[in-house]
Amino acid sequence: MTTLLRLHGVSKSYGTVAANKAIDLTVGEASIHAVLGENGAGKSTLMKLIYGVEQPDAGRIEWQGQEVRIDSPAAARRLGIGMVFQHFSLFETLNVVENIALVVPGKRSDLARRIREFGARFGLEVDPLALVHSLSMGERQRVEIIRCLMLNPKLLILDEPTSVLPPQSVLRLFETLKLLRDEGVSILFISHKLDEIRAICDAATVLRAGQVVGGIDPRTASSADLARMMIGRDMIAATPGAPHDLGEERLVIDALDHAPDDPYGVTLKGVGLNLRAGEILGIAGISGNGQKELVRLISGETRLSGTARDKVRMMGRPVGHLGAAARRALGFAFVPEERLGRGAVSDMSLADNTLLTAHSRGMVRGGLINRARERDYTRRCIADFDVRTAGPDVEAANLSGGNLQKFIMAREILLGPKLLVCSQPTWGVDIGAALEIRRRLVALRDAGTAILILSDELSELFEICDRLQVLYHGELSPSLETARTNSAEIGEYMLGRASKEAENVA
Ligand SMILES: Nc1ncnc2c1ncn2[C@@H]1O[C@H](COP(=O)(O)OP(=O)(O)OP(=O)(O)O)[C@@H](O)[C@H]1O
Repeated sequence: MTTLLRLHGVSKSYGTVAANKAIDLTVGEASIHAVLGENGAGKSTLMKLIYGVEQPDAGRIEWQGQEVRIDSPAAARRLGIGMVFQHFSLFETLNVVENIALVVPGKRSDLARRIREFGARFGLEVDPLALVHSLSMGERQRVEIIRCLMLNPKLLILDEPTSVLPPQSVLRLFETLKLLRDEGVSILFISHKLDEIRAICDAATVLRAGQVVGGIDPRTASSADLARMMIGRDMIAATPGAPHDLGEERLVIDALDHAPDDPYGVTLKGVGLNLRAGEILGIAGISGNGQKELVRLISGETRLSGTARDKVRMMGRPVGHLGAAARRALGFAFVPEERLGRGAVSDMSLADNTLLTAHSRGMVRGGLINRARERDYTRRCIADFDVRTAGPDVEAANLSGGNLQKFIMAREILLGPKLLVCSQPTWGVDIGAALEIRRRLVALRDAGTAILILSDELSELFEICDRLQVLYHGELSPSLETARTNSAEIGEYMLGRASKEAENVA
């Protein structure tokens, strides 16, 4: 194997946190190399050092046998290193081709044509003229990947590339990655999904608490081997939920038609659902089929006027016209898909982020913030959900992706809401923490909360939901009991075939 990239004793600290400690890593040419580890193990930091976003405090980097200093992403790109980030780096107010033109030279019309070609060739279809803010997370990721590929990289770094992709696109992406490898491109692949690593990677390096704990051949290792190496002990199995009684209606959407203001948005057609206390309803579907529009109507970000206000009811009251705060006052809690920006404010401390949604827990009296309560609640979130961070004063942006997600889930779950709506509850979370989050959701349901989950991961929905509905082209399928359906049937709805068959029969 010819070596493409070699790291010797690379270290990086943030203040007192040693994110990477004396890392040695060798990536061969034409290899798909996994880097795995728990949330906060130091994977993203390591990738930022290789891509020149951050500089190492110590150690050396060799690229094709030469020692190099990669002092900026531009320098990395000149060497032939491309990276797709976990938190996307696109400008929301620009369209796809304008974003790509920022790093890829060429005339707009040529770029637009090449974007379409790449999309068709690699299963990464996206409209070059669409504004980024109107795109789903999955579509944004496609743009990021296309942008990297258009620079013909020798090494492509993908930080959790599959977490926002529907199952079909994951398979296509894997085909793309294998094709790239066969053409001589190496890939550094971060994922928490051990099956994926076993399916496409030919080498793996495991990090624990900032250090390399070893290499393992993912083609021959089992998922349990990988997990054991990652967390240093065996995984505990999930406990199935107990049978439970249903209570009152907590969220009702009644044959709602809604055309969003955004010209690239998805129009919702006759959407109906009914969620009661003590059950978990899952919304399956490929991203970009109206999930964003549906969630905004539920969260209060989009409001309805006139008689349409009665079409969304929470805790028995029409809420279509109410804003987010008024809905929260009724016992509604919400975990959005976008962690930074919507779920948390990146340059605010965790304690202040707690205040954003948990202020009603005695944290504000007579207009004054009770800092002791705010910190208490924040500490409880950190301890209860094993958020790996120094404490309540740390800025949200300084948490690793998975740890920020755990924090936001903790903040909302500890509110003890009557109704909880979560988008992608375990996105970016390591397998141990994902299991714990699912267990907490089931326990919350058993305690009487009504829970709505939108997830791209069918296996997750099957594991914890009592019922499923599928969103396709802005329409919601009938409710299907999880115990009486299967992934093939849900897959047919996801591709819009099931409803067509039903129409044909009718
Ligand atoms: N800019 C920063 N300032 C302070 N601490 C940071 C910063 N970036 C990362 N850290 C800390 O460094 C450690 C490693 O974080 P990193 O993001 O590399 O982990 P990760 O393995 O990628 O985790 P995840 O799987 O959750 O994405 C964590 O303890 C994190 O809190």
